[in-house]
Formats: sequence, structure tokens, C-alpha cells
Amino acid sequence: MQTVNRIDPLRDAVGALRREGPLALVPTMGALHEGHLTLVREARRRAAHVAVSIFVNPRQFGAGEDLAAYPRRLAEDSALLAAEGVALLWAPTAEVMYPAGYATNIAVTGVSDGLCGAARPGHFDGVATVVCKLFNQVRPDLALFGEKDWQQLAVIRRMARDLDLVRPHVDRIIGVPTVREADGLAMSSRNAYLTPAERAAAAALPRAMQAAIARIAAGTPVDAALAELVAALHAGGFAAVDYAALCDAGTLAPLAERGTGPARLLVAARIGRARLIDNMAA
Ligand SMILES: Nc1ncnc2c1ncn2[C@@H]1O[C@H](COP(=O)(O)OP(=O)(O)OP(=O)(O)O)[C@@H](O)[C@H]1O
Ligand SMILES: CC(C)(CO)[C@@H](O)C(=O)[O-]
Ligand code: BAL
Repeated sequence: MQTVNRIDPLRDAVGALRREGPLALVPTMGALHEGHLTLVREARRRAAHVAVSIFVNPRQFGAGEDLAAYPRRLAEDSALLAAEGVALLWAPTAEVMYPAGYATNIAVTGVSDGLCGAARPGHFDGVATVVCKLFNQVRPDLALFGEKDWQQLAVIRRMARDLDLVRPHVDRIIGVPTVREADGLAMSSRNAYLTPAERAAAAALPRAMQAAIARIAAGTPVDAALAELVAALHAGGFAAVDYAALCDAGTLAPLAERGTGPARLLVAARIGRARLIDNMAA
């Protein structure tokens, strides 16, 4: 595995790899776990070579968020990726990604307005901007993202369509189902912030979501099922619930009733030092 952290060697490396066949990109912020490695394995199945980026992107963290505390484990991550047969690790510094004088922002309206977009103002501008740059830097044939970040995936698909990012085209942006721990908690780098007691309590999140989905399917009004979900999280040790919403799975418009189209239950809630997100088909 080749590791590069400047643009010129990156261009040379991806040029050589792309001559040998399709190149897949898996963007990450590092502190890798089985969720990330599942994306890498899926990428290997779909492309001749896989590039992984590790960049803790300052532009997607708000003031007072966990940018400084976010886990950074480049040596361990690098060993994990090499063992998975990754061809290229792109690990730029903030100065390489945003050189002095950098002044461009990408804002995707609509799909990024609610949910995490409302709770974390500017977050999806930061995500869209860095993902657009990563696509232009690596020029992959396909890119893979986790469904754990459902709204992020919707924002990236919208951006790729709107900006004619032909490579990767929207059809080649692949969503990978959420990888979970044995007790149902979605794997996340931020789970590392939890104490053992908080980690045990955090399993209430997927459990309460499944219960709410079952109640809605059984005819409980959506607002009542969501109120019960929030109450269950508070009772289970969550300090705050940023949102709990039933939404159209594609547009993320909130649904007051379960209609006939695909719907998604999305939740963000805080426990200990962690803000956890999860989503499920509903
Ligand atoms: N449990 C998971 N299952 C599937 N994909 C995942 C999972 N966790 C993260 N991913 C995906 O991996 C990619 C990189 O995510 P990121 O590096 O932010 O990891 P993370 O564990 O989601 O961290 P965070 O704690 O910041 O949410 C994203 O596309 C994300 O959706
Ligand atoms: C897509 C991403 C790598 C952009 O920084 C990040 O938001 C993430 O890890 O999900
Ligand atoms: N996985 C999403 C990245 C973030 O929370 O900033």
C-alpha cells in the first residue's frame, strides 16, 4: 500500500492505478472499525483497486464540537488498510486540503436543511465541500459511503447529480448497510468516547428505534411513537435527543403519517461525551 499526503504524488499514484482498471474511493475520517473495513471489502469486490482517504475535516465540525478530541490513529489505521489489500492511502494535512487563501464552499440545500443539518449548522457544507474535493483529487470510478450516515449519503448524491460529477456519477455512489455491534449499536468511531456503563446503555438507541418502528407499523400515530422513543432514550440514560423523525427515505422530508413510499426513522441522541446517530427502514 502506498501512502501519499500531497497532491502531485496523489495524481501520479491514481493515474497508475486507473490504468489497471476501475478505482474505488472510500472516504473516512480514520479511527477505523469494522464498519469502515466493510466498505473497503465491498470496494474491493467492485473495483480493481481501492483508495482510502483519511482526513479529519475541520470544516464539518462546528465551534465547540469534538474536532480536537476526534480519535487519530494513523499508524493502526494504515496497518488495517494494508491488511485489507488497499492500494492507496490518501492522508492529506489540513494545509494541503485547504491551503492559505482557500475560499470556496459547497452548500447543498433542501436535503441538508433538517435533522443533522439543523442540529449542526454548516456541517453538511463541510462534508459536501471536502467530498467534492476528494472526488476531484482521486477521480475514482466509484465511491462508497455507509448508510449509518443516511443524510450524508443523500447530500452527497444530490451534490454529485447537481455538479455533474460524472466520475463518480450518482449511479456509482454506493451506500453500504450499517454494520452493528452484537447488541445492535451502530459501529462508530465516536463510540470510543463512551465509558463501559454508557456503552452498555447506548444499546437502548437501536432497541427503542425498533420498538417505535413496530408501534408505527401496528397503527400507533407517528407523533405518539416518536414521543415514546424519546422517553425511552431519556429513561435509558441519554441526556438529550437532538431529533427523532420519520422521514421520506429519499428527500428526508418529515412524515406525519406512515405513507406507502419508503420511509426512514432517523435519530440523533447524546450520551456521555458522544452524540450518536442511527437510522432504520420504517
Ligand atoms: N457502522 C457503520 N456501518 C457502515 N458504514 C459506516 C459505519 N460507520 C461509519 N461508516 C461509514 O464510514 C465512512 C467514514 O465514516 P467516519 O470516518 O465518519 O466514521 P464513523 O465511525 O461514522 O465516525 P463518527 O463517529 O465520526 O460518526 C462513512 O461513509 C460512514 O458512513
Ligand atoms: C464523508 C466524510 C469522510 C467527509 O469528511 C465524513 O463525513 C465521514 O467520515 O463520514
Ligand atoms: N460520520 C460523519 C462525520 C461527522 O460526524 O462529522
